Amino acid sequence: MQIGRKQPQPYDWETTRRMRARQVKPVPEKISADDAREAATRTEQRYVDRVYTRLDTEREKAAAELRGGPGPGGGSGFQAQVEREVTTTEASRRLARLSAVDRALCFGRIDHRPEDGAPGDTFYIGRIGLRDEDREPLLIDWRATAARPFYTATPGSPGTLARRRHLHLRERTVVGLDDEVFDLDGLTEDDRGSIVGEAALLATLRRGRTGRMTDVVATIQEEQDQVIRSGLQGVLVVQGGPGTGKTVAALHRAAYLLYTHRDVLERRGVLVVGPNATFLRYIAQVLPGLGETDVALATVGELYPGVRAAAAEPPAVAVLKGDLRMADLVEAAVRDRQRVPDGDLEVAADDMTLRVAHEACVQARDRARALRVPHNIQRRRYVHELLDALALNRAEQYDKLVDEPLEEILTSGGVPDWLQELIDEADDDPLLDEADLRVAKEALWQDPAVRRTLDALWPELTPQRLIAGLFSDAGALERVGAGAGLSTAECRLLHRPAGSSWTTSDVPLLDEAAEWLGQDDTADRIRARRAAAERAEEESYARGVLELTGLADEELVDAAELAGRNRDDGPQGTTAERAMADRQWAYGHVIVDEAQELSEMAWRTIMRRVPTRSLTVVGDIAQTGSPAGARSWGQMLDRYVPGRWREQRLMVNYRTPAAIMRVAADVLAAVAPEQVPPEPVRDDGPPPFTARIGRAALPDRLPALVRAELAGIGGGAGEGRLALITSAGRHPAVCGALPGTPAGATPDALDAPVVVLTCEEAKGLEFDSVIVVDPAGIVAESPRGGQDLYVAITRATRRLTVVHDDDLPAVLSALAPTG
Ligand SMILES: Nc1ncnc2c1ncn2[C@@H]1O[C@H](COP(=O)(O)OP(=O)(O)OP(=O)(O)O)[C@@H](O)[C@H]1O
Repeated sequence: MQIGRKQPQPYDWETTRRMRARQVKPVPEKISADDAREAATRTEQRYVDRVYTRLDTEREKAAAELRGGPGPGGGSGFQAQVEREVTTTEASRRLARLSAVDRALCFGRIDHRPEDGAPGDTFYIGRIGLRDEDREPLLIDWRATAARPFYTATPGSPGTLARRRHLHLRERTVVGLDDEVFDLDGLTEDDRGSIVGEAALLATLRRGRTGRMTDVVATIQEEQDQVIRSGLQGVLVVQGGPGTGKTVAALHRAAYLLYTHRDVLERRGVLVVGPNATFLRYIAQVLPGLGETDVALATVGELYPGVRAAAAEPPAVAVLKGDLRMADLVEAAVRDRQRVPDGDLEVAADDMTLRVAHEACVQARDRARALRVPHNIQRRRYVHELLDALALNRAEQYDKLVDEPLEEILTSGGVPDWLQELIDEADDDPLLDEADLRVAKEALWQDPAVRRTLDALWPELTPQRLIAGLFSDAGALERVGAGAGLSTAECRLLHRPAGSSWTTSDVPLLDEAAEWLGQDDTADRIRARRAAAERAEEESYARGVLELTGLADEELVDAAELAGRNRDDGPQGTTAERAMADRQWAYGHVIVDEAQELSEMAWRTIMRRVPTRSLTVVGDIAQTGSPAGARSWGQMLDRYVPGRWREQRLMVNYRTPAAIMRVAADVLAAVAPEQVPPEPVRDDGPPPFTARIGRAALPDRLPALVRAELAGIGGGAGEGRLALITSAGRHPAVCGALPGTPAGATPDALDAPVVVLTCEEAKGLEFDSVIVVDPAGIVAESPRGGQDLYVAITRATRRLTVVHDDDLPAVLSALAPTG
C-alpha cells in the first residue's frame, strides 16, 4: 500500500496495443476458422449448461429450505425459533444472491501453462463461485484469488497463463468467444485448433446504451483491477478523466471488498454516495448483478434520516451553504439559544415573584457550557441550577414572611424565655429544609409560567427547529452571522420564509446541528441499560443453542445478531435499511462518486459516517462544476487524513471515440491545462457534426435533427439513447422545440430514447448520441469556465453534434462547421 500522494503512472497504452497485435501466433491451418469457432462454442456450451444446471439446483435447494421452514426438528420455544432464524436467514440471503446472477453467469476461462509435465489447470470465471456434486470447483468467483490472472495477465507479463478466453452469453446460450493467447505452446493440440477471437473489450464497448450501467466483470482492465483490489483500509482516491471507468471500477470494488471482508462489511454496511437520484438509478443494477444486494445508495441530500431534501435554490446560496464558515454559523446559532435575562431573572409563581440575580444566571450558563456535552444535555444542568436558585429564593422569601413579625416582637422587648431559647437554637437555619426544597423545585418545574421562561432561555432544540428558525429570522441571522464571519449580504442570501422546504445543501447543516444539539437521552439510557442486561442473557442462551445445533463455527450468524433479531424493540430490515435510518451509523466503507462536486460542509457529513476513514473517493478535478467543489483532492482530504490518502489514476477512456476526444482535449487544455486527457480505446464513429440553428429556428429544425440522430444510432427500441445537453438559458427553448420529451433528472429520464438535460444533470451519465445545444451559453454559465462544456462533450459513446447560433466558442475551433 502506498502512503501519500502517488505520482501518476502514465499507462502505456500504445505498447500494450502493439504487444496485443503481435501476440497471436499463426494457428495451424488444420480446420477453417468457422469450424474452429463452432467446435469451441459447442464445447463451451456443454460446460455452461453444467454451470446453469448447478445454479438451478442450488436455487431450488435454497427455495426449498425457505419453504420448509424449521424442518422435522421444528417446535415451539426459543430454541426452535433460533433454528428457524438461522435456516431462513441464510437461505433467503443465498436465494437473493443466486437469483441476481443469471445474466452472463460464466464469462471467462483461463488456461494455465503445463508445469513439470503435468497439464495446466483450467478455470472458469463467473459472477459467483459454484462447486459440483463432488465439491470440485465448477465456477470461480471473479473476486477470488484464483481468478486474478484473468484480469492481470497482459501480453508483456502473462504470469502462468497460456490463454484467456471471454465467453459471450445471450440468456444461457454461448454466442461468442474471444481468445487472447499468451503462449501458444502452452495449449494442447485441441485447444490450439480452437482459438477464436476479436477483442472482447471492444465488442462490449460497441453495444448500444440501455439507460442503465451494466457491470464489466468480464472485461475489467488491469489498471482498474488495481483499484478494485486495493486494500480496505485508508482513503483511496481514484482520479481519472471522463469515461475511464471510475464509477464502474468503484462499484466492482464495493463488491470485491464485501467478498473479501464480508464479516466486517456485512455487519457495518457499505454506502455509495452519488450526485443525484438519476445517477443512482443509472448505477443501481451494477451491484445486484454482481450478487451484492445489500449496499446503501444515497445522495448527500438523503443522508439525514427523516428529511427528503428536494427543493431547488439559487447556486450562490448553495455555494455559501457549502462553505466551512457554516460550521461556525451553526455553532454560533446554538450558543445564541443559550441565554440569560438582561437583568435579574424574575418569574411570577403562585403568589410571589421569584428572583435570581443576573450574575447567578450568567454563572449557571457558563457552568453548563463548560460541560463538554451537546446543548440539549447542557440544558439539563442549566435548568436544574435555575430551578434550585428559584426554589431557594422562594424559601428565602418564606423566611422573610415569618421573620418580619418576629422581628417586631423582638424589638417590642416582650419575648418569653422559651421563645428566645428556640430562636437561639434555630440559629440561621432556613425554614425549608433540603427535602422541602426538592419538592418546591419539582412544583416550580410543573408550573407552566416557569417552564415557559426557562424554555425561552435555553430551549430543547431539534436540528430542524434550529436551522429553520435561524434562516427565517433576519435579525438572528445577522446577529449570529456576524460572529461566524459572514457579511450582511451573505446573511441576507440565507434568509428565507418560515416553512420553506429543505434543500440538499441544508442537509450538512442539519447534520452539523445534530452534533451540537445532541439529545437528552436520560430516559433512553435507563431503558437501554435494562435492555442490555436482558440482551446479555439472550445472547448467552443463543450461543448455547448455536453450539448445540453445530452452527457456532459456520459464521452464518452470530449469537448477538441472532438474539438481536428475536427482539422486536429495534428497527428490522437489511443492514443498508437500518444504516440509512440511523444518522449515527458508522459504515464499514464509503464510496463517494463525482466527489469533486462535494462542498467542504458535505465532506464533514460524509466523514461522520465513516469514523474509520475507510473510503474510496472517485472523481475528476477537471470536471468540477460547482464553485463549492474541490480544486484539488488535498484541499478536501488533508483536513481529515493529512498526507495519508493514496491516489490511483485511470488514464484510458473506454467511452468516447478518438474523434470526439480530440475536440474535448482542446476544451480541457483551456480549463485545466495541467490535466492530461485520457487515451481513447475506441477509434470508431463519425467525426463530430455542427449545426448552426438560431433560437427561433429550433422548433423547425431540432426535431428533424433528433430523428436523424436516432436513426443513426438505431435507437428507440430497447437500446440506443440520445441526450440533448444544453445551457440553462436555452433549456426552455429546447424543451419547447421537442414537446413531450422528458427533461431533467426525472425518474423516466433514463428509460426514454431521448432526454433533455443540463450539464449538471448529465454528470456521470452517457449516451450513444449527444447533441450539445448552445456551447457559448454553457461556457458563459459555467462558474469555473468551460468545465461544463467538457462534461457535456464527453457524454457521447458514438456521435456528437454541436448546435450553435453565434460563432462557436474559441475552445471548439477544431470543429469544422458541417451544417
Ligand atoms: N473494463 C471495462 N470493460 C467494459 N466497459 C468498460 C470498462 N471500463 C469502463 N467501461 C465502460 O466505460 C463507460 C464509462 O465508465 P464510467 O462511467 O465508469 O466512467 P467514469 O470514469 O466514471 O466517467 P465520468 O467521469 O465521465 O463519469 C461505461 O459504459 C463503462 O461500462
